[in-house]
Amino acid sequence: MKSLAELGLTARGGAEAQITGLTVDSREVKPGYLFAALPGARVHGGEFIQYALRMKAAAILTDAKGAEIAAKELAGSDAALIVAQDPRATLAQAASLWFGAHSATVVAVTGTNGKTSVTTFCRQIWEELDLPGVNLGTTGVEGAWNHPLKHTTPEPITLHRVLAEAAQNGITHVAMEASSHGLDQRRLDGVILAAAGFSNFSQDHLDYHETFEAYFDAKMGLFRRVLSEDGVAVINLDDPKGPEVAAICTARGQEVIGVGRHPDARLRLTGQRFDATGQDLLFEWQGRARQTRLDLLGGFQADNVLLAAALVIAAGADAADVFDTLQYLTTVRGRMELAATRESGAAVFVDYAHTPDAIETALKAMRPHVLGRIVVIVGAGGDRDVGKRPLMGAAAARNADTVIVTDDNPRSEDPAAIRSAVMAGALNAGGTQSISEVGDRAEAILRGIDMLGAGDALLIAGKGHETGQTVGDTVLPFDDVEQASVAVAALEGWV
Ligand SMILES: CC(=O)N[C@H]1[C@@H](OP(=O)(O)OP(=O)(O)OC[C@H]2O[C@@H](n3ccc(=O)[nH]c3=O)[C@H](O)[C@@H]2O)O[C@H](CO)[C@@H](O)[C@@H]1O[C@H](C)C(=O)N[C@@H](C)C(=O)N[C@H](CCC(=O)O)C(=O)O
Ligand SMILES: Nc1ncnc2c1ncn2[C@@H]1O[C@H](COP(=O)(O)OP(=O)(O)OP(=O)(O)O)[C@@H](O)[C@H]1O
Ligand SMILES: N[C@H](CCC[C@H](N)C(=O)O)C(=O)O
Repeated sequence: MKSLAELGLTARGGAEAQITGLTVDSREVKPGYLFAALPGARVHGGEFIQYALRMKAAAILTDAKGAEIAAKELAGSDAALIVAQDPRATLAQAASLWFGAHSATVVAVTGTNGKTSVTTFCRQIWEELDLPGVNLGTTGVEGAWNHPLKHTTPEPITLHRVLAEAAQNGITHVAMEASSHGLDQRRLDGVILAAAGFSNFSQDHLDYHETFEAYFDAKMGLFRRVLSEDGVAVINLDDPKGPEVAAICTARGQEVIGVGRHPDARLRLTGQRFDATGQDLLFEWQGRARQTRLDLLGGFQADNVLLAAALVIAAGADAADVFDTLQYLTTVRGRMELAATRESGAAVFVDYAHTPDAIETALKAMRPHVLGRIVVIVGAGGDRDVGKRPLMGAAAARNADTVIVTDDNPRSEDPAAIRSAVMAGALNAGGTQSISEVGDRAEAILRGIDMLGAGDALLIAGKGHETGQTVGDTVLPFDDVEQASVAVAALEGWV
C-alpha cells in the first residue's frame, strides 16, 4: 500500500487514501485501487469511472473531460480525485514510484526500423561481458529472464512492473524499444535512462500520427523528455534525419555519440565486405581503426550493431571489451533469419520488413550475399497505415526479381483489398519481370520456394518472429520459419 503523496499525487478530497494497486482498465479495479481514466482513441476512460467507484476504487486519476463525464458519480463519492492536464504522463510517474527500483542501467532506442535488432544486440553484448541483461520490446522480454509482452513499449504500469521484476531477478542491464505510440502516450515517462539511441526515420504508423512531423515529434520525445540532460544520445548520422536529431540533443546539453559512415561519427564504419555467411567490418572508434567479423546477413545489421555497441559504451562499458564481443553476435529472431535451405543450396530467409524502407533495405542488403535471383513474398497489415501499402509493393518490385503479393494480418479489413493496393504499387513501379498475387500465405511460400534454382534466394517479408495470422478477431497459428521448412521438406520429397 502507498499513500497518494508517496506516488507524487495531489488530490481533491480523499487525500489520506491508501492505494492498493493501479490500473487503466475499470474491469481490473479492486477495492483500494487507483483507476486512471484516460482519454482513448475509441472512448474516454471517464465513461468507466462509475463502474470503478462501484468496485471501490480509492482514487481516480483523469483529465478535466473525464471529471466532467463522471461529475455526478464523483460528487457522491469519497474517493480521491486527481485531475491532471496529461493524466498519461502523471500515471507514468506514479507507476515508477509505485514499483520503485528498476535495473541500474537502462537504455532505449527509437526509430522506424531496427529497434528490436539494436536492443537485442545490446543484450547480447552485455551477456558476452558477463553482465545480466534483457532486451524488452516487440519480441517480449528476452535474455536471462523471459516474459511475453503485448506491446513494443508496454503501458507504464506493465512497464514499471516488468522493470521492477527484472531488477528482482538480478537483471542489471535493460535495453528497451521506444515506439512512437509509446512515446506519444507517455508510456516511458519516469524511466531513468543512461543513454538513448536513434536508428532511422521513414514512413510508418501514419494511421495514428497522421503527419510525418507528428510522427517525428513523437520520436523526439525520447530525447526531449525521457532522456535527461546528463544522458548520452547515440545517433545514426547516416539517416537524413540524424544530424537534426543530434542538433536537438546538443541543444539540450546531452552528450552525442555519432555512429555511421558520416565523417563526424565517433564510431565510424569505414569498410564492409560481404560473403555467403556474413560480413567483415572495418571501423574507427575515436579515430583508432578496428576490424571485426559479423556472422550476420545484411549491410544494415552493421548499422544496428554499431549503434548497439555505442549504446553499451555510452552506458558505461569499456569500448575495447565491447568491440571484442561483436564477432559473437547472432541472428535476431525473424530478422534476416535463415529459415531453410533447398538441396540446390537456394536459401529461404524470414525478415520482419513491414515498411517500404525496410523492404528496400532488406532486399538491397541480400544482393551481395546472393549469386542468383531474389524472390520476395510481401503483404501489408490490415488496420494499419494504408499509405504504405503501394509503397511496399513498389519497393518489392524495384528490388527483387520476382514478387508474390500475399496476406499479412488482414485484421478487420478485406484481405483482397489490401493485396490489390500492394499489387498496384508493384505493377506501377516497373523493374521486376514477374509479379503475382497468392492470397493464402502458406501457398505463397510454397510457390516462392518452388521457384528457386541453385544460387537463388527467397525473402519472406513482414511477419518475422510472429506466430499468428490475425484474420478478423481470430489469431490463426502461422509461423513463416515453420512454413518454410515444411514447404522445403515437401518439395524435396523428404516427407
Ligand atoms: C492506439 C493505441 O495505441 N491504443 C492504446 C491505448 O488505448 P486507448 O486509450 O486508445 O483505448 P480505448 O479503447 O479508447 O479506451 C480508453 C480507456 O478506457 C479504458 N477502458 C476501456 C474499456 C473498459 O471497459 N474499461 C476501461 O477502463 C481503457 O483501458 C483505456 O485506458 O491505450 C491502451 C492502454 O494503455 C493500449 O492498450 C492501446 O493499445 C492498442 C491495443 C494498440 O494496439 N496499440 C498499438 C497500435 C501500439 O501501441 N503499437 C506500438 C508500436 C508498434 C510498432 O512500432 O510497430 C507498441 O508500442 O506496441
Ligand atoms: N537499420 C535498419 N535500417 C533499415 N531497415 C532496417 C534496419 N534494421 C532493420 N531493418 C528492417 O526492419 C525490419 C524490422 O527490424 P526490427 O524489428 O529490428 O525493427 P523495429 O524498429 O523493432 O520494428 P517494430 O517496432 O515494428 O517491431 C527488419 O526485419 C529489417 O527488414
Ligand atoms: N507492430 C507493427 C508490426 C506489424 C507487422 C506486420 N506483420 C503487420 O501486421 O502489419 C504494427 O503493428 O504495425
